Amino acid sequence: MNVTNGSETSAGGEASQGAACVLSIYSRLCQDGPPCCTLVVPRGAMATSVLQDAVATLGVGGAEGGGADLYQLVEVREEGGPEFVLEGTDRPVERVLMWPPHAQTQHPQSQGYYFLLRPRRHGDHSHGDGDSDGPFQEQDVDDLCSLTVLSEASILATLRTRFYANQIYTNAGGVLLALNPFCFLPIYNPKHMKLYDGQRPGRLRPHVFAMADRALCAMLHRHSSQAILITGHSGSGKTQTANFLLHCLTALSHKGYANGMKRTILGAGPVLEAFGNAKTAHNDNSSRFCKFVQVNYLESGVVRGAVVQTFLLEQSRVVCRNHRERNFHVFYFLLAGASDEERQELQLLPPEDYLYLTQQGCPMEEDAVLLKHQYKRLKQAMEMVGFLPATRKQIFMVLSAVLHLGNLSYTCRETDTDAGPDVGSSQTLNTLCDLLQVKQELLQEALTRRRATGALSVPYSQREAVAARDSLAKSLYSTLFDWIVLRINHSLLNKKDSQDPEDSALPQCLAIGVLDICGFEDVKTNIFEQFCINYTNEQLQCYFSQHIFQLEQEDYQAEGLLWQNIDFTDNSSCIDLISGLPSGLLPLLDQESISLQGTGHTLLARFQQEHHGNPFFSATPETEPAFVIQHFAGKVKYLVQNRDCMRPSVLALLRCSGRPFVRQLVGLSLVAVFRWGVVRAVIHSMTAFKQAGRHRAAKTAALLRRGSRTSIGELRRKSGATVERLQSRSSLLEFSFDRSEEHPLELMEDIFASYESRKRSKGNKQKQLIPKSLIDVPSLRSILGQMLWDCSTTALLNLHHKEQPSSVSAQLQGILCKLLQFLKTTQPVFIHCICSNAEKKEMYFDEALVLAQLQCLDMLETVCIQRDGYSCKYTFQEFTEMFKVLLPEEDGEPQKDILTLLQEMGMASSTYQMGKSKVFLKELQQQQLQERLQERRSQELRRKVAVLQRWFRATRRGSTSCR
Ligand SMILES: Nc1ncnc2c1ncn2[C@@H]1O[C@H](COP(=O)(O)OP(=O)(O)OP(=O)(O)O)[C@@H](O)[C@H]1O
Repeated sequence: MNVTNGSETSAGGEASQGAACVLSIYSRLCQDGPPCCTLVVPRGAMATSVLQDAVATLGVGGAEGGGADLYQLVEVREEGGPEFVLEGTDRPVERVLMWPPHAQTQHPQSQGYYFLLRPRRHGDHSHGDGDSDGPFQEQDVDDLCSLTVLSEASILATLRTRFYANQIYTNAGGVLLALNPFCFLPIYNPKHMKLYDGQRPGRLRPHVFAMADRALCAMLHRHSSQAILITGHSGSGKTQTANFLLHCLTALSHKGYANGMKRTILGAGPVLEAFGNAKTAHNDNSSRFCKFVQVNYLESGVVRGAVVQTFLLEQSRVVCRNHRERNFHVFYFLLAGASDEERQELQLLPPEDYLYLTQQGCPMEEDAVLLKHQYKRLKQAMEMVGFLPATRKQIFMVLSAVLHLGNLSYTCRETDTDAGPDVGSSQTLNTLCDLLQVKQELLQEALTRRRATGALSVPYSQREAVAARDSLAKSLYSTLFDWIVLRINHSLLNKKDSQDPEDSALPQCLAIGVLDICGFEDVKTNIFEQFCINYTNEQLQCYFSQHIFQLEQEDYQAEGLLWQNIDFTDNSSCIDLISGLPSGLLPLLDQESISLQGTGHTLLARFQQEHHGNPFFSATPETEPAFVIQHFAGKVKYLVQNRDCMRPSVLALLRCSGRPFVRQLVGLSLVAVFRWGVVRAVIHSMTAFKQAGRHRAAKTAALLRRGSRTSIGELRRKSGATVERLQSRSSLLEFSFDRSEEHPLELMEDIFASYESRKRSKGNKQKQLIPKSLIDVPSLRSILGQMLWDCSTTALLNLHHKEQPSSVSAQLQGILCKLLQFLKTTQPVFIHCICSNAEKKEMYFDEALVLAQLQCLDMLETVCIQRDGYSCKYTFQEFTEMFKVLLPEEDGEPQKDILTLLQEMGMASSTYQMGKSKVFLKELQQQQLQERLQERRSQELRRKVAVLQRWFRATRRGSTSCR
């Protein structure tokens, strides 16, 4: 045994099979003893024996030895990343062999890959995982609707008990509640996925895999598309849940795999996360965009392709963010991980020299080793979804330009004020011109002057110039992000999808859509970005209410209850205020934006003029350019700002860039740019052929002169290789597509590992290009058609052209309209994620925080009884009390008349129509009394409570979140 201080022995009672490996095992609880032991473990040794040796070596097993059953062996891959609890029969050395090479021989904790010895948690039955997942016995605790007593306390207690028993999933009627444990439980391995495959709902414990299976089965049996909607606060686990779902949806895909499709779908996640996620106050890996992934299936259940759609990227994060938050991950990965050569080529500076990264007290104390590793992972993931090195370089060039833009500074001129502010430094300008391949005078002009009519231009004020600079940085970044999404979609395209471009409306085939949207936002300063996010939440809330309401109605009818014409609390008035034609806030915003006289003040004046007296709208004091909206989740104050758009002069400048990639990003029509790319590639190829021909002629002549012969085939092969090299230089065509055999069910790390080993076996070449059949205009049109938004650059950049481009709000409306259209064709499944504690502590249940989230979800707070247009709200506690009164313990009559009770609770206000409600409540009483008389009291009571709980869910306002 080799403890960190020196001694060594070999672990594992099994005969040594294959090479041995040195394992570092850390003890989480060890305060005084050695923090780590190092064991030499044969390849075939099982976790049980390694665990026993580790417990003995670390001396944590008690005086008599033994005690290994109190512990579990956990594999940690990357600090803060997934933890995998090993089962007794797992072989630790085999796990190590899937780690990156640098971690395989030595793995100190500081480098992120190691084993951990930790006490077995309450509820862990065997080594590592839930072999215990047989048919579920205690059906009643799986679904909150089955609780006999429904109260804040009982719901909270149930969730807490389940949480500490590692049961983080609980049903609440048709909604799955998912509590974030902040550590990876052993419930996501392939065995679990198989367990849930094809199981009847309710037979096994609630699980995210059960939801995936439910959606897949429903899709196959009903021949209709399905949707899974994930909601929750920031940091509650939405993205993680979406990732588990996608793993499961691609893994459960029946009857074999669509080759490399799974890897491409899963590889897209890390790429999007690097470019679209950032560290925030709530979450170290917060998604700053909404995502909708549509997995398309053949009728047989095989995955045939996928479409990734993103919207509402938080562009403002590129240039500023809240105190101690970070910019998008990719900047930090790049700056920490780039090689010296890349650093030079991309003209990178140390991170602390970039204003965009250092302002607002932004933390820079990141672990360089971790960031380097993440950079490597990003490059790997980009490779997996088809970006060849040359394309990656172009992407990083643009990122470097965005960072340098932030370093441009402006000073007011003392003389020649007509020339606009002075922009510097000249070194930064030079670097920018080099990176973007534009002329310096033109860049300087575009960043300091606005074009007026004709050839005239007007100088910016210093403030305007800074805004123009930031606007360029944001637009470049968001256009790059959209371009990356488009490219990912190209690699996910199936030939069949591109056959009829005219008929490409969503959905074309059987599909399961997974929607992960940013929750409701109310931050310190809410601007247009928050307005769009909250409007999106309003729309989805409306959909949610309508859908659940419809289900409730069906339930009532099935139960034979006479609850007809029940209205639900709908938020359509708020939606109407925001988007209704002709005078909703968004249409007014659009009108003012194109008006030459339009300013923040004129916009506010119009808002007030049109919506004065609207209960959902209120103005703020005149000194403040803001307005307040009463959303379903609360009041939010929005600041009116000038909207960003890429200035025409800047755009014209970028269109003249000497870098084709930059021209592509800002090109007018993607299809036109694509066609031009093909023409360019053909010209390159022809030139290459000509060159190869000339070489061949020269070589043949030389060979003939020397009297030796080279076969024509060989010469052809050589000239072909030249063409391939040249083709791969064309950024349009250098886009790989991997359709090789699939490994079974793996986590992301395994997928990376398997990708690397496959690559190694193929001589480290990344060579698979998109099949030729997909490099055509119909394919591109098909991708554009399937996406939710109009991703032609005109629309993306909000350009001002003769033909009016669609505005940001019009685009958002278009996206939501398409999304809702799709959702309406589906049978949706809802997952609501709940954050267990704000400190991100492992397995820690903060009751107050969980309760607050449940209240936001309206699970507990109010019961809204509505009938014939009259409504009344009760707290959940009150409602339970009401039930106690309604159903007394002993005699056959209620102890107290329910109406008296309501009056006592102060409910008899003018909005509450006693008469009508009385009829309704009497119906309720009679039914329950009858049931009680039938001596099925407890069973029926449970059923009735469940019915009522479903009923009250119909009126709830849905999830909210404050990022
Ligand atoms: N089921 C889970 N098991 C283990 N850890 C989890 C789970 N769900 C979430 N986490 C942990 O919580 C962190 C935050 O989760 P995630 O990023 O998915 O939240 P989110 O709701 O998408 O947040 P945001 O809205 O800010 O993007 C993850 O990085 C992960 O470490």
